[in-house]
Amino acid sequence: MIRVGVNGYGTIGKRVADAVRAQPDMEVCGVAKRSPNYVAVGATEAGYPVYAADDDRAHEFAAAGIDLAGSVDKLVAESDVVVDATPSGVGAENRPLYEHHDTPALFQGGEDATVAEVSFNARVNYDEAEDADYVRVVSCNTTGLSRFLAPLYENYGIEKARVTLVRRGGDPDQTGRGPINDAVPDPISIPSHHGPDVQTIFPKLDIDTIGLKVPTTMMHLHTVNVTLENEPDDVTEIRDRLRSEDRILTIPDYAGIDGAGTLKDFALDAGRPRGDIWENCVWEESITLRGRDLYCMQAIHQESDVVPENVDAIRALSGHLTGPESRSLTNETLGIGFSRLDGRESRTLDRQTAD
Ligand SMILES: NC(=O)C1=CN([C@@H]2O[C@H](COP(=O)(O)OP(=O)(O)OC[C@H]3O[C@@H](n4cnc5c(N)ncnc54)[C@H](O)[C@@H]3O)[C@@H](O)[C@H]2O)C=CC1
Ligand SMILES: O=C(OP(=O)(O)O)[C@H](O)COP(=O)(O)O
Repeated sequence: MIRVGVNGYGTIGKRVADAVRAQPDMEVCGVAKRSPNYVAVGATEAGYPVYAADDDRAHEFAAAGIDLAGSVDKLVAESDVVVDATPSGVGAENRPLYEHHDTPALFQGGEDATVAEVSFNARVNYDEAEDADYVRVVSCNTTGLSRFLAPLYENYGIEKARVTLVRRGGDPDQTGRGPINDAVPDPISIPSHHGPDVQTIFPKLDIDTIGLKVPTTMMHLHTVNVTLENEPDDVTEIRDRLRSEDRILTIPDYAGIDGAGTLKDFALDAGRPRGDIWENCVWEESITLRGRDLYCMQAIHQESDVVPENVDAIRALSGHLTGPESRSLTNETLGIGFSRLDGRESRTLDRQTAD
């Protein structure tokens, strides 16, 4: 069993902890929290030993009736791997703690790429993490772009990718985030950080990205234009390739899923925990081919698409399964592909129309 400690138990950390617990070869040895808020109460109710991220605030947990298992130092010492899911920049500050205990660690996409030896996407470069001690799981947007671009890159070559990212303003629990009534270029400069970040996964890829933020908490939405090096036979070929990807959910037009709101409703109806959607959501109707130019729109659930990637990265670091074996086990245990809409495995919606 791989003993996993989670340092930073927020949006990403709590989801990764639950996903780790669902694995037959992993256990959660504890989670580190700074404050005894409702999320900390949830962690104790879920049965996770809670450690104090901040020794100075340990007394606050006692006052709230939460028994601490120790300090984060002890958690790191007892873990085979630590998943650091602290806010952007804090992970880099924590790295000396992991080095001190000789404990391998995963960092998240908000960290600079220099925080780790490898930037990771399970579909593209699982093997590169096998010899590493420190791995960065790239951000939600970079994960979504890497999954989408991988089959195109492998099968046709990519001359140039251009992506506009319509980014959700904040997560549902980020009450202080905006914009409230605006659409904000973010960043105003071009390219946004996403293009260079995708190049940490595909070093030779020519990609430009533009980012903006809008007043929603639900999902990010990407409009993608990829100029392929070699022309596919037809658009059906592309659609079938995307359908065959394990972490891409292709949305047929009959489903009536017309945006992030209906996607989230579908996920909740399908019984997904927290309404999570671990897969890229690609609208089949949007897949359009003009010669070598491919156009498409996809939605990315920012709170959850990196979760299976973290699970696979833990295995990659530990080195006991291959990439395909790990992905398959993660998919099976989490239920990824459980409610596909293309008629192959759907238990929630039967395909009503033929191609
Ligand atoms: N929320 C999102 O949409 C996504 C976030 N990420 C990345 O994941 C990382 C974490 O982000 P979120 O989970 O959204 O943040 P969050 O703010 O929801 O959770 C971070 C947690 O870490 C705690 N924390 C703060 N300082 C700490 C410390 N020194 N030691 C231990 N815990 C500490 C916070 O109290 C909070 O509970 C960031 O790098 C972010 O860029 C990646 C993909 C998507
Ligand atoms: O890593 C993310 O997005 P990003 O790839 O747009 O930086 C997460 O959605 C967190 O983004 P945030 O920095 O807007 O909270």
